[in-house]
Amino acid sequence: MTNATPREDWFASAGGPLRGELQVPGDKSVSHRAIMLAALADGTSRIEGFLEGEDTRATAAIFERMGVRIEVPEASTRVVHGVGIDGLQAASSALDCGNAGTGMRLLAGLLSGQRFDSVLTGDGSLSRRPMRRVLDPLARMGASIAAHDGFPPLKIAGAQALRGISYSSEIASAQVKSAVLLAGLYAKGDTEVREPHPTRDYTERMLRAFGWPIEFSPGVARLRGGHRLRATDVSVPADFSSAAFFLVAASVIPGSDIVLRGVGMNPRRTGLLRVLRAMGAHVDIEAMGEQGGEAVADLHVRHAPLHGIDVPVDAVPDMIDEFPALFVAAACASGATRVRGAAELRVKESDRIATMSCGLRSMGIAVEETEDGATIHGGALHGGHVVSHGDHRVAMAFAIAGQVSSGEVQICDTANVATSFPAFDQLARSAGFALRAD
Ligand SMILES: O=C(O)C1=C[C@@H](OP(=O)(O)O)[C@@H](O)[C@H](O)C1
Ligand SMILES: C=C(OP(=O)(O)O)C(=O)O
Repeated sequence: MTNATPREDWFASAGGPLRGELQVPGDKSVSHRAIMLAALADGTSRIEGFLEGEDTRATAAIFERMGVRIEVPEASTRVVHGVGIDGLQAASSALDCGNAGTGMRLLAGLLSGQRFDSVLTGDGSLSRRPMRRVLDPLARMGASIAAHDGFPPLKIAGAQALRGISYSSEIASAQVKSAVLLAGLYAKGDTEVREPHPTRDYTERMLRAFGWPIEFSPGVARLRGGHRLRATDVSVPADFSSAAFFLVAASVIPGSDIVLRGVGMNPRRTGLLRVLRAMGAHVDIEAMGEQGGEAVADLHVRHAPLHGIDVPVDAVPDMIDEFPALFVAAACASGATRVRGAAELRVKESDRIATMSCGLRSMGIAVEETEDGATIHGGALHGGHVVSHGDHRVAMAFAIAGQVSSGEVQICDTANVATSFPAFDQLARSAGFALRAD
């Protein structure tokens, strides 16, 4: 998988209005964790709504290489024959996480607790992402992981005696929290993680669903090593971060009226909804319910004129993956939108502040960058040539921008959209996007 994805360009032009009912694919964060915990459980777990993305398939393939049998009775379903908490076997060569920061960081914690050595690698983008944030707390737990200057590949030595720690993370990161908790399954004593701002709590909820005793509340989680996981079925909700592109598209394309079905509404994920509504968006939450222990809802979105706002800093962790889409909403809004406190965007699949600012400028939008955000001045978008830098969310964001631009936009390097949202372009076209691939 490493660096093997062919490059593909998209051409987006004025389309819409968007109409219809859309079902976006399963949640990426939940899918990664479901494979991991099901693999380590006693018994067989069925995962429905699994994301058929390259990131989550890479995680499944890694567990298969460590001796876990995973059946695929149909697309988006996995039947995982768990091997038990100590049942993984060493793989014969390096484990490739592809493009997935979540896969690599969570596995760094989980593999620190095994009896065998492992090596985690990734593609070009993942190889440039910082890993010290997980290496430091894991080292405090007694893990032994070698990395060059804190970057992948990660060489994890097995058979280390891990001990529980109480860790106060400086960054709000569910990946850091989860890496420490997963190492904590194998540690002697209690492991506690405190966060500066609460982040998505899927690891905690899913550990509980698989029968591992855990205490958690927003911003703090605590567990003890030495228990076992019990197989359970998992129903994965639709990914809010994938739905986000359609929330923005329907808001900015005149005449649009769409419903997004069964979207995961974990409050640590829905910051964009809060921000879009503050900008004037018309989104109704309908049919709020529950699926597999997670809140889900249908989101009914109609076009509405947007105005710029100062994005509240406390909303940033709750919309950390939604900034490429938000930048496009801001470009279409009247006035200025200010983003602050979002320096984390610089270490995602690309430097999302730079890639979005650069692309929007080439489409005629004034953007001032700061170290931890940007000010985007709404205006008229014209056609042009933008580069996604291999970042799935940047590519999808510019596909929306193309729908409201006066000329065609060429979006270079879009193949990585398959990491989180395979067939985005088909679904977008079915809703009314003018978007072709080449
Ligand atoms: O835990 C997770 O599943 C994720 C956490 C976030 O990363 P950080 O923990 O780096 O904020 C997010 O950006 C990523 O897409 C998925
Ligand atoms: C940052 C993302 O994912 P990851 O960290 O898993 O690569 C993302 O999907 O936007």
